Amino acid sequence: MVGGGGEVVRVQALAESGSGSGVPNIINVPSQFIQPPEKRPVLGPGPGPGGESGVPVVDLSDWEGAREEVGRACRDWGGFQVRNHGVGIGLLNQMRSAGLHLFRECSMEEKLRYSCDPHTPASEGYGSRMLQVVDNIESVVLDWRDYFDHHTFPLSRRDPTRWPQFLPNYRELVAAYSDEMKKLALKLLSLISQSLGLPSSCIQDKIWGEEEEEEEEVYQNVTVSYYPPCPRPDLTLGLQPHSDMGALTLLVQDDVGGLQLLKDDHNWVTVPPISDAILVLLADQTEIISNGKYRSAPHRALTNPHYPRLSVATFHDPSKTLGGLLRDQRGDVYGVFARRVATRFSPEAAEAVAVREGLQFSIQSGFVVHVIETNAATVLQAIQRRIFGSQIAPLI
Ligand SMILES: O=C(O)CCC(=O)C(=O)O
Ligand SMILES: [Fe+2]
Repeated sequence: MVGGGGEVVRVQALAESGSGSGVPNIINVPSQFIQPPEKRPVLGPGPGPGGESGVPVVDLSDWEGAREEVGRACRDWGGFQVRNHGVGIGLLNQMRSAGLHLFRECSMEEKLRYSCDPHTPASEGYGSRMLQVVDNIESVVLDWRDYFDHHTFPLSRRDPTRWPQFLPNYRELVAAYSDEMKKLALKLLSLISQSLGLPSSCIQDKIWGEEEEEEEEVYQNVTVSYYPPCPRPDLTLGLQPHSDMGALTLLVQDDVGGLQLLKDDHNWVTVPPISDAILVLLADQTEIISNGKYRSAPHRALTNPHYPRLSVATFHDPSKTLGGLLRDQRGDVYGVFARRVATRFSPEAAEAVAVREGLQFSIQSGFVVHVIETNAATVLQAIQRRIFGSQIAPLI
């Protein structure tokens, strides 16, 4: 959060102001955190740890047998939890507890030494707000969250000296965690490819290059998110609704709960914490690559007044140098693009994006519902520019 004077205010510091104990000491939250009425969560009891929610849980001990279930979950939910995934529970617990330690035990002074640059997109380190595409910065509603982002792959981006050393093995732990998550992401992408009827390395090759280049081309970030207790969970959000921009996110949460998936575009469903499970979230590139057969999962995080909540999200993004996307029906790609524009931006911003990208479009009910474009390459390049933020290689 950048205050009026330009200084960065941390949500944790705000929540703890005056108490120093981790217990929130503010009765009302500052107006910048108050969601407009239509975005405020309707709070219900929700499932407790391990409870029933409907979010699919896939047992990966039978890899072959899991394929169909994975396909169904990708189509219907855009996400699912996996168990027996091959990553040790010890490593998951160590990462959760180190993440909590980072926020709870490390002094603010120490954390601030690793602050990310609030003016640079996707900068590494300690932060409190993600950069968004907005016309009016004053109108942005802030998330009730602080985070620490680590750049972990390709190895040329991995510089552990940019990570704090509050625990003697923290840097080694993050590196080991990142390696295991990458292995799992590759296995899952091959399962997802197969479930689409494609060769197992198909998606992986398209987003990261052929096998021999793979080591250099996987893009991965590990983000530890900390949601301090919030006195007004009815008015705020830990994280606003979004879908992730890359290919695949692997998320581990603690037992507090608060993450929700949007089912069928209207129903927010809480993902029950399961200590040995990892939540797999399809991100936008996988939706695009599957021609919209699978969807990226819109999700958000609630706040609660009692407990701090911790999550560790590992994002796997496409290479910044490859430009190929799978495409078998032009119409599908157009449909996906229209939907992404509509869900990511306000109608005004959607129109502005379409105009800027030279696309023709029609607007119904305030949303861009159809993009009319005679040149498929232009549409795809527009998608890639928005996702990669830069000029990209020729398509397909
Ligand atoms: O904290 C969570 O559960 C969600 C985190 C997330 O969605 C993100 O960082 O993109
Ligand atoms: Fe996310």
